[in-house]
Amino acid sequence: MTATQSPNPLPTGSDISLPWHLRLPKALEKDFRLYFRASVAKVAPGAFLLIGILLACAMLVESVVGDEIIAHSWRPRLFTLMITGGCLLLARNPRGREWLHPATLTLGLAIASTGNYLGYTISHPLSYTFFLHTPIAVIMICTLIRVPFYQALGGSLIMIGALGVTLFMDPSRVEFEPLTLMLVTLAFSSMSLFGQYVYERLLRQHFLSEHVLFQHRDELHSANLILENQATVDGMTGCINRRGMESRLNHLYHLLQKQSPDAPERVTLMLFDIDFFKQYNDTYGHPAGDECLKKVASVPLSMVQAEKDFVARYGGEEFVIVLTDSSFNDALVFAERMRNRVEQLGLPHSGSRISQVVTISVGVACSDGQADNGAELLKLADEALYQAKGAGRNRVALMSNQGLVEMLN
Ligand SMILES: Nc1nc2c(ncn2[C@@H]2O[C@H](COP(=O)(O)OP(=O)(O)OP(=O)(O)O)[C@@H](O)[C@H]2O)c(=O)[nH]1
Repeated sequence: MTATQSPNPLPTGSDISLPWHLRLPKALEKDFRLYFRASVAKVAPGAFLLIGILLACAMLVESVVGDEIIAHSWRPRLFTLMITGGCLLLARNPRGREWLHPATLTLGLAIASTGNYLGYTISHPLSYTFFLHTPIAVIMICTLIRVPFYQALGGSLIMIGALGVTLFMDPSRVEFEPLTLMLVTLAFSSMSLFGQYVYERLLRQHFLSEHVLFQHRDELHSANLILENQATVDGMTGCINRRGMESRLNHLYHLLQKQSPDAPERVTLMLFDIDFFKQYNDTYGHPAGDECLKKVASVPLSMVQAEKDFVARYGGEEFVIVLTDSSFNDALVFAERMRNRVEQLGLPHSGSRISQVVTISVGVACSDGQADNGAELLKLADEALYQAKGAGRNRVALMSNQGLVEMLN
């Protein structure tokens, strides 16, 4: 395999091809419907308002043209206006939006039926204009308030069918050539439906491209998390490694000095080291030494609770524990308990000059003291640890605020 070849190339937008019938895999189809609805919901309130105004204008014109017309038309018109109002309310309410498309189809059917009813019952030279409600309703559901293609197709076929039945049921009732009107309706409806098909196709392709883009972003994000984890975690003990510790400690100090709202009250740092670990390796071998390190590390790991607190492997057999927001006294209790628990593990250490089992020495320093940054805090804890070793090991030493080292026991 050459350097440029990737074993698992990321998909591109064109890898997911869109079939002629527009259907996507089930899970994607569900997401697309939400996406489609959200895109329609933006324009729907304005469109419904426009339809309401047009309906009111139609009533006005009908009342001017003749009393007989408005006498027939006001009831169905008012009914349609009420449906339009209902649609407007649905479009404005995020919860009602899932009913937006059925409601729009209902409105289209109401407009087309009103036209058929008025055209059939009113005898007037202009009555053919009522039958134009059907193509107008089809244009409305395909262009003004977009209904998904298959729903628009079904709704349009019902409307055109109803128009055909009304026109050809008793052709003598209409004062014009019904076939011409039917052909005009079919022509307008086909164009509208074709437009809707093309629009939905483009929208679906755009949705697919975005979907692929999000997929890439998620994959990159997960890969970054894994890499970040690998770069900052010590594989053997599961503690944070030195690099991770330095960046976390610096971050904590940065928050502390900026006095930002999520800054801890104080930071306490403990540095501990296994006593006579060289002799342990010499006595039991390096692999046993590794096992010993894992067991010792598991003690502070099981004790650290708070989210910002952590245990890090600072060096070979040196570990750091950082506690935030605990009082200095609480931190000392923690250190002493940890020292005690390591001793209680009872790991035999015949090479130790102070005990029969593995023990640790701990140095503790707190940000309340003289350290201005993480590195200085670590230096103070190291100084305390050095003194703990000098004082006989298996003990906790703390760096006081005055810069003096005190032994805990
Ligand atoms: N098994 C094992 N040993 C390690 C690892 N990293 C460092 N060491 C050993 O840890 C020992 C550290 O020894 P020293 O620094 O002399 O300290 P010590 O023997 O513990 O003596 P004091 O700290 O003074 O009590 C060395 O022998 C290293 O080889 C590791 O990952 N695994």
